[in-house]
Amino acid sequence: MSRSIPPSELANHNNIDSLWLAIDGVVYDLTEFAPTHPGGLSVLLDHAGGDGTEAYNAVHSPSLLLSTLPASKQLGRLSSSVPVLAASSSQPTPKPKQKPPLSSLLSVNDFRLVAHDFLPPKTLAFVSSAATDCHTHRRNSTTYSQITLRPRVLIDVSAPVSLKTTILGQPVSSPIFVSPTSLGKTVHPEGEREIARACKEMGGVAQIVSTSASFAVADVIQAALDHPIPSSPDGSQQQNNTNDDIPVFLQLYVDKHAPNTSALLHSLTSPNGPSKIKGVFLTVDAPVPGKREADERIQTTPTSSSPTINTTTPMATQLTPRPDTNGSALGRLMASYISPSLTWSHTLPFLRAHLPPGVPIVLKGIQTASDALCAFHAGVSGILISNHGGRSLDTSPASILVLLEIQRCCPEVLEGMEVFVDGGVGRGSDVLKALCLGARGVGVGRGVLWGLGGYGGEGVRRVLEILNDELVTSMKMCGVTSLDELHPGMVNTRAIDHLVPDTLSEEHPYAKWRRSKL
Ligand code: HEM
Ligand SMILES: Cc1cc2nc3c(=O)[nH]c(=O)nc-3n(C[C@H](O)[C@H](O)[C@H](O)COP(=O)(O)O)c2cc1C
Repeated sequence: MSRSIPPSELANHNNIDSLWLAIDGVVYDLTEFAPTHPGGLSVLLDHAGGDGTEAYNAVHSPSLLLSTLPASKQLGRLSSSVPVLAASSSQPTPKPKQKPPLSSLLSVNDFRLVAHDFLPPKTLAFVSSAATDCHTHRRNSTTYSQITLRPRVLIDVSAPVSLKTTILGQPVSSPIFVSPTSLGKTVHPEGEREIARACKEMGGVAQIVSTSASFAVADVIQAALDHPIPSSPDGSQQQNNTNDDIPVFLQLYVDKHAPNTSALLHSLTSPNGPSKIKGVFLTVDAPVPGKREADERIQTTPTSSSPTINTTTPMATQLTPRPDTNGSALGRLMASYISPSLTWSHTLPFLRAHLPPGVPIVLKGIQTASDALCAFHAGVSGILISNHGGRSLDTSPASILVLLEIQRCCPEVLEGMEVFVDGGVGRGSDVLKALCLGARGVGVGRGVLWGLGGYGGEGVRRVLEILNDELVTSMKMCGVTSLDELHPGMVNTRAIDHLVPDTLSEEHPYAKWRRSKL
């Protein structure tokens, strides 16, 4: 790596046949890697032969390069920084990109790639970022791919499949639901309201609205109520037009100033209130904000490529995020109102005291079987196994592993309360695997935002349709036509079984060291 490479030499390697990129002063040969880059070939070609430091750091941690590329691909150090003009004049002027027609997008990943090309850099960093080295974020999805399905054949699967089910007693059109994501306006001017309209068009998909949403949850419910009811293919009208039929839930961050939370809960559950929520998902995996470096690195100040970001949050304390010495992460700067003092003994009684009887409480962010059992004993209606999409504590377990841990260590909780899971779901087959393993419903976070960012409500609807269609196709390939037929025997988890803890004990299996005994 001692070679010194002048920018003029780097500039010659600006195409698919020879693709070099300088990142943080080091020149890398990405020719072999580029066609398989999960973020797409085109972003690498955009920077080929030049300095990709800013673009790379906006989405990746420094360690990703070292863990992905062999050392032999580090060609040397740049002898001097790439002159901006020289670098751009050495490459053909990039053609303005055209958004592909919606009908050409066939997978959630297709939507992700379009969003990466069209969302402003700050929004993209906010949505796509995850904590530190993003291991949990990656493993959330790769762990699904390690679980294999066990298809059965020669079974008549001609019957239509209905995905209708219930979530916390609320009828929904699919077990796939929309996980809560904050600051929807950063992605689309109508943010969470546009998601609500799409969920209604999908026949009543459950939507969990964040306390840090850009719109008050009452406005989100109202948007669904006001949205015209689509006709079913058979010509009959879908119902879904009273508040009772809109499956909107509140994701709750408890405010450091408790009366703010009391007032919020009261307004959304009072019998005479105009818009009532169907339950509360209390987020428990973010007592402090995760360290999301891609989001920290990009300034919140507007630039030509990143217009003003709308960070108004009507349900949370009004905050204007200002960069500090740690950076500019929207997620962190917006989270300063969230209480870090939640406990089993105080927070759940506090919630119960502020909710009418019968409003279900779910704990979002359970990451061990032990906590699943505590939740069960605490009498909540359910848990959402989640690690915040890998945005909170990096190297916490992939969500689907925690579902297996619960199956192994305390299966009784699956009988006694509803268990949901989110994180890394990109295919209907992922949903199928989670359902087979006992999940009542499966949440999607970023996938919905990719649809919203690229194509508004239509994009959200398409993302949900694609996942539903893939779920139905995978079910039929496995020989089943009803959600009731799913069971764990339909999946093979051997490749990851060794990662699943087999005891509720808090002790390490053999390391018994204690500092206090020294
Ligand atoms: C100009 C530089 C680069 C840009 C703009 C870029 C952009 C992206 C984007 C947008 C994604 C999708 C992330 C998501 O959906 O959450 C991605 C994924 C990925 N990229 Fe890059 N990338 C760059 C360079 C590289 C390099 C040099 C490597 C490694 C040698 C790399 C490795 C990966 C990997 C492993 C993933 C999938 C896992 C992950 O999201 O962390 N990328 N990239
Ligand atoms: C941009 C963004 C904002 C989020 N905001 C919240 C939030 O306000 N409250 C919360 O409980 N979870 C939040 N999450 C986590 C999601 O609810 C969900 O757990 C996660 O996105 C699921 O992983 P996936 O994105 O891989 O589908 C957020 C996630 C993203 C990507």
